[in-house]
Order: sequence, then structure tokens, then C-alpha cells
Amino acid sequence: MTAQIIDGKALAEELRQSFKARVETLTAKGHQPGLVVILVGEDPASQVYVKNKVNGCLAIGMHSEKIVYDKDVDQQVVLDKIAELNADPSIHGILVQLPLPRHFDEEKVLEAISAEKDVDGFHAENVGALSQGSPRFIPCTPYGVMKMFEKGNVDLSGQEAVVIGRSNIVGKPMAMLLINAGATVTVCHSKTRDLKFHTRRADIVVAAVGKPKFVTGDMIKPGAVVIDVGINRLPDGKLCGDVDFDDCLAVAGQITPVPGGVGPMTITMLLANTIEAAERKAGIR
Ligand SMILES: Nc1nc(=O)c2c([nH]1)NC[C@@H]1CN(c3ccc(C(=O)N[C@@H](CCC(=O)O)C(=O)O)cc3)C=[N+]21
Repeated sequence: MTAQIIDGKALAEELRQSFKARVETLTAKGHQPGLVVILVGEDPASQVYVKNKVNGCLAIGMHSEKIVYDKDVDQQVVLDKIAELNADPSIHGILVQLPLPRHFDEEKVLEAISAEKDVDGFHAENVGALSQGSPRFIPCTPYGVMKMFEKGNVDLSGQEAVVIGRSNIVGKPMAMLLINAGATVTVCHSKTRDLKFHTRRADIVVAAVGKPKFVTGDMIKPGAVVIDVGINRLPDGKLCGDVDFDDCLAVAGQITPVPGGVGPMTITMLLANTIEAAERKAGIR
């Protein structure tokens, strides 16, 4: 048996095409969706992602700009900029690229973004809304994964799901979304005693650990759906996920590749959240 591959790149393209009409409608009403991405420092990987985000917006007729600060910038300068963008009616989404340099108080910066413009879904108000089951902005990566389940016709209700990783950005919101969809959810992490015991009984495994090829075929139940959220750069420059793709391909029922899996979907859902923000502001949602 060989697993069916859920093609994130193709799904991302399909969704982005479908967004164009919404962007056009909004623009005609004087609400062209606008996203600002703030980048502090010059991490090369972050620069690639930020460029992909900005270009993704522009390609479907949205407005987007990036603001880049030196890595030593004073936090107050960034907070002042966020306050200015919060008040700017032409901007619907504000994203501060993470991680921030160590002298930053990440939580303080994220809370400074107006909840209505928090297209990452990291603000406490949006985290709370998601956990109460009435989400406003869903964090882009887990949101993209839910769309991939939809595309793969994965019915989550009653399924055993294991999330590996407990970050605020992926693991926790992913677990919330799976719970809300009716799955029985186990969240594993670095302190979990017998990881394989958990993953082997799972119908769905979502790997978000940040360790290259960490999930191997022997950890997977035959026929399971395996979602790879990891993006690791190997010494030879190639990208690889948290899942040993070749090893799991023969065991899994469905699997996502890296690159071309969850990554492009993350950016797509960022566009979706920004369009949603503009639609709310325009009163058409
Ligand atoms: N506030 C904030 N929000 C984020 O959403 C956020 C962040 N900070 N910090 C960094 C991570 C990482 N991230 C990725 C998005 C797309 C790809 C992506 O499109 N990857 C391509 C490959 C890109 C390449 O070639 O490097 C793929 O998987 O096919 C990867 C990583 C968003 N993040």
C-alpha cells in the first residue's frame, strides 16, 4: 500500500484563486484588504517567508507591505508602529514575524496588536474565542491543516488524533480545532513518556516538533492520516519535515509532503484571515 499524498501547494493555489473575487468585491467598495508584516532582524529563513507572504497578497490583488527593523531596535519603536497601524483604516491585518530577538517581550508585542487585526490569531482574545468554540481568527497553520483534512475527505468526528508538539502557534490551537471537530485528542511533547504508544493508536497524527524525520513508519498505525507541520533545513540546504516521508509513505493512508504541504497552506490562510478582517470591517460578514 502507498499513501495518498495531500498536495498543499495545489490546494493553496485553488483557494487563492477563489479569494480573488472576494478581494475584487471589497476593493470595489473601497476596502482593498491590506496586510502589514513586521520583521525584526535579518534571519534568512524569515526573509523568505515574509517575501512569500507579501507576494501572496499582491498576486490576488490585496495590498501588502513589509516593515523591517534592525535586530537591535528598541521594542517601543515597534509598539509605536503597531499603535499607528491599529489606527490605520487601510490596514486590516498586522503580523509580527516570530521569533523576535531576545530583548523583546513577545507576549507584550502580540497583545499590542488590535484583536480585530490579529490575523495570526495569537492575541489572548482570539485564543480564548477559539478555545470557547467560537473562533474569530484561527491561527494560520492549524487552520491550513483543517482545510487539508477537508480536501482529503477526512471525517474527524470520533477519530483518535495525536498532536506532537504543544506550542502556542501550532500544537495547542491544532488540538483545539480537532476537539471542536469531534476528535479524541492527545497532545504529546518532549516530556511524553512513551510517544510510540500514543502515535501507534492514532487515526490522525499531526507532527509539529521541529526535529527532522522524527516520525518514522514504525510509529504509525497502518492507514493513518499523517500531517507534517515541520520545516527543517538540513545541512545540505534541502528542506525536510518532522516526518520521515519515505518511511511513512508505505504505512500511512494519507500524508502531506514538505515542501509543498502545510507551508503554502499557512500563507493561504493568512490571506484568508486578512480578507475576513476586511469583510468584517466592510460589514459583509
Ligand atoms: N507571526 C508569525 N506567523 C507565522 O505564520 C510564522 C511566523 N511568525 N514565523 C515563522 C513561521 C514559519 N512560517 C512558514 C510559512 C510558510 C512556509 C512555506 O511556504 N514553506 C514552503 C517552502 C518555503 C521555502 O522554500 O523555504 C513549503 O513548505 O513548501 C514555511 C513557513 C510561518 N510562520
